[in-house]
Amino acid sequence: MHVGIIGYGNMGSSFAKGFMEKVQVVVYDIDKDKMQKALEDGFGVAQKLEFLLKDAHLVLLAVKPKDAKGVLESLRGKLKDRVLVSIVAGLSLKEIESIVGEGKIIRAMPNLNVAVQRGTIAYTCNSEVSHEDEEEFIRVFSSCGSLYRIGEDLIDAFTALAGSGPAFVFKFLSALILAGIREGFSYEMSKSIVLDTVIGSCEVLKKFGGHPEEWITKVASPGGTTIEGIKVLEEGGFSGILMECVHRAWEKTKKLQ
Ligand SMILES: NC(=O)C1=CN([C@@H]2O[C@H](COP(=O)(O)OP(=O)(O)OC[C@H]3O[C@@H](n4cnc5c(N)ncnc54)[C@H](OP(=O)(O)O)[C@@H]3O)[C@@H](O)[C@H]2O)C=CC1
Ligand SMILES: O=C(O)[C@@H]1CCC=N1
Repeated sequence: MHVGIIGYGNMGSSFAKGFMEKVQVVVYDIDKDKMQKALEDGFGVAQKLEFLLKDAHLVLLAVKPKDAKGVLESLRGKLKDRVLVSIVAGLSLKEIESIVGEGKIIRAMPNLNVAVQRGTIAYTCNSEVSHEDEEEFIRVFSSCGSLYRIGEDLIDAFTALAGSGPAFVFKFLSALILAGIREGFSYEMSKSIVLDTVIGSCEVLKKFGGHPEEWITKVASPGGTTIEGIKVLEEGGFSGILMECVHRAWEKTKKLQ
């Protein structure tokens, strides 16, 4: 039994590398260069979609929304006992079922951090997925990060918060690095300082818990430096901007083609 991956782009290739310790991976992509890349990365490749299905129990759909319906049409009636895991943003279980027909389908939403096996992955299952199928999905996908089973009503929100999240975090990191440069550090030194600061702050919050605002009061000395910076963030509407950023991303999940 192997895991079949349709689409060896950003996400398909990242998942493949996470899976390889647990299962055999076979890849199919319409782009011949991507197929060559998959071979060089040590994976099996299927020259046709039908070949990928042979011996696959889990099939990961990792193509862009605009290409997903065409692939699903090719899968119509062919899934049989296989579990199709779609990570296509904005594509509902109902839409997938309406194209492939009866079948076991898991709608998942990961983020780019699966590339370092630190992905944040939400999923929801249709009624055909058995307990054993879900166990198998958890066994394989947990090699790429942490899993959250959520209701489908929250998948689009998760897409905006965690799926798109790394890009928002990269934007924040980029701004903080520029701030370091402005104060006189080289780019490389500023980047290293910022990454250490951010990773350390995440670890504090993970280890000790509590609300981030409580931790702000431990950093901000009365009448000190930190609170001057916090005031500027408040004046600029930092929290509101981030909330609106995630909300607009959520709105867009309803309009993806
Ligand atoms: N990127 C991210 O951070 C995240 C993406 N997602 C979702 O994951 C999915 C994949 O995204 P991403 O990996 O970034 O996309 P990419 O464009 O990097 O990868 C998709 C790959 O699939 C190939 N492809 C297109 N059509 C077919 C087909 N009919 N059969 C086989 N392969 C095909 C593409 O080839 P070609 O380039 O020639 O078209 C490309 O190589 C999307 O639906 C997205 O919504 C979810 C969470 C995070
Ligand atoms: O930007 C996108 O549409 C996809 C979904 C989540 C991350 N990337």
